[in-house]
Amino acid sequence: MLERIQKANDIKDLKPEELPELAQEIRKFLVKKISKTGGHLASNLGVVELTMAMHLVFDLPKDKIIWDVGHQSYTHKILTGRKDGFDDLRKYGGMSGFPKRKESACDAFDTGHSSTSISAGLGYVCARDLQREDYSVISVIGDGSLTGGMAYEALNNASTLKKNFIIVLNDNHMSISENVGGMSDYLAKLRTADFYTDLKKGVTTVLHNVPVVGDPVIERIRKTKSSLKQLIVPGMFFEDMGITYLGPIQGHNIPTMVRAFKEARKIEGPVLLHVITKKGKGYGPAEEKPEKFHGIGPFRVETGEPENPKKKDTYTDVFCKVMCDEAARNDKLAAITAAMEDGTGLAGFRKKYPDRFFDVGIAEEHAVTFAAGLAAGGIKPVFAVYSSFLQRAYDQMIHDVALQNLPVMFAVDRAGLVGNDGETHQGIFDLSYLSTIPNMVVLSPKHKWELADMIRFGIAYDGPVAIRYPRGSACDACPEFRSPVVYGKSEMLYEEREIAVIFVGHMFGEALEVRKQLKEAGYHCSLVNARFVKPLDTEMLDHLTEQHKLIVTIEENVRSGGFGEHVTEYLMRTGSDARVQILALPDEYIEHGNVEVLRKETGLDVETMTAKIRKLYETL
Ligand SMILES: Cc1ncc(C[n+]2csc(CCOP(=O)(O)OP(=O)(O)O)c2C)c(N)n1
Ligand SMILES: CC(=O)[C@@H](O)[C@H](O)COP(=O)(O)O
Ligand SMILES: [Mg+2]
Repeated sequence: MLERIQKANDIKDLKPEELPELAQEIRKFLVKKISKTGGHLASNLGVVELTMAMHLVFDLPKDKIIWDVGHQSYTHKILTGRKDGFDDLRKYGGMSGFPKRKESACDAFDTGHSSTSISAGLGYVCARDLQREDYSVISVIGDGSLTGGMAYEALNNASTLKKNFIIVLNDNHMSISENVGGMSDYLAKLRTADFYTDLKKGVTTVLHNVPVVGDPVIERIRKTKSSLKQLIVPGMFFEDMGITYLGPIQGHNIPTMVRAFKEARKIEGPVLLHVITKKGKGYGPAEEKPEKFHGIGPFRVETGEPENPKKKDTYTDVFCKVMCDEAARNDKLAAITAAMEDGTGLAGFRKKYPDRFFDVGIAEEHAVTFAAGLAAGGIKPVFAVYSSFLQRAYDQMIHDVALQNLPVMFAVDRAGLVGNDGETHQGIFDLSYLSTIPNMVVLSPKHKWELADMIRFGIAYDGPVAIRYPRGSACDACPEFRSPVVYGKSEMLYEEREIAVIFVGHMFGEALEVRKQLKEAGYHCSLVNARFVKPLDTEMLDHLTEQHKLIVTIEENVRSGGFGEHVTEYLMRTGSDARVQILALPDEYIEHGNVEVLRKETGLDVETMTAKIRKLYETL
């Protein structure tokens, strides 16, 4: 059946009785392919029928489907002729795990971060109407993503604009882990209502049985915006905002879904389809543990066990352990996550200290201001967050935290290149955006012991402080380099002359190797661990410029606004003769792929960096 799907709309040539078999083949295909490449399995298994139904009703690429986060767009990729791309899913040069306009005309909008789909869809709708075009716009948002503030800003706007717009709420009662919050509770209540079609039938029968009510009246009620549901479930959140609510709809039943989409297309104004699905549907291990199969590396299909079990502690593990230890000593310490308790390691903290743990939903902006409030009230909050997701809370960091110099600690995980998630998830801007903020202290550890020391430093520090560390295994080399972390001070590891290499955080391994290769080639080279990106250790810089002609900075952050530029600016300002060479990522969005490959592609691998340093030094 899958072979008959070569391009968009091919699914329409299948007979209705063939569709369940296609759904089964898609599931089998997804499990097999993702077991090899890794990817977002559970969310994709949950939306197979939903996606098929949309592709049966709508006409792509004319109609626009916008996937919130986009991690669930794999079936959409299959149905739009990209099946072969799954062999290289998320690999460098291969197919992205998220929708990409540059990949297909059927991908209407690039996503990766949550809660943007209703805004983007509404923009499309207005563009369509302004240009008198004729197409449908469908934004597909999950119940987890509906915890994000932007979704409500967009719903608010949609209800005023009253334009034809379809919002699909894919409700599987899960974010990455269990979904949280009042909206989630509200949806749970709606879920327990009868399914829409049954309900409609039921009410129609009742009306038919009332002698004075005939078919025309039933038809009129059916067509009114208030809908039959309104008679049964009053005061609905969406209806009261002026958004027609259709649901709950059984999301694994293709004919039901097709009927619902056809009905939604006829309704005037914004309409929300509340679709109930099961995360991980059809693959036992993923149904049982959807959080484990949300984003997963290669695994064994028979058991669901990972192909490459973790051997070493990650930086995230170290963070979790130190937080738990410190919380035992300090009852003012609290931890916040924006729906990432597993990814940030805070699940362990939640188990031990549930009262001091806050999962605020996918709400990074709120999390930061909430942390500011906690701090103002005398608690020491630590917001553990991925580097790329913290981007959206820039104003809250300035306006609510740093301006008042409040002691909020940011544990910035997934800093630097994250790899296979690609452009939207690379944590390559944080040194730039954090170091522009007055009062903010910015640190980065070179190895696991230094991370532990920095976390203790951050907890004790009486002001805003951010510690950035990468995804994956923590460096456990050179435990002997462990001098105390002192505010604003870098760490001299090897002192020589001629060339001084200053590295930031996890570029330690590469910097050590660069120094080794330089020495083997006969150069003298000092090695300094920056530790603090803000404030700069200007005393160390003054000292280095006395003995070194070339100062090299190494960081896994974009060059613009990064550590190297701050060092350059300081040396220019102070009239130093030393030359600075900045080794950083280019000012570009960096695609998906293995981190080692990406470093090579961007010139942050040991060989390229060593060659560049030698070349420049020879010209001095
Ligand atoms: C701004 C932002 N914060 C966090 C994430 C990480 N994240 C990706 S998917 C997800 C859960 C989404 O839940 P839902 O929308 O219900 O989709 P499901 O996985 O259940 O299909 C989270 C928290 C993100 N992508 N963007
Ligand atoms: C889609 C999304 O935003 C998350 O699922 C993300 O892919 C998690 O990344 P990690 O695998 O680094 O936790
Ligand atoms: Mg969900």
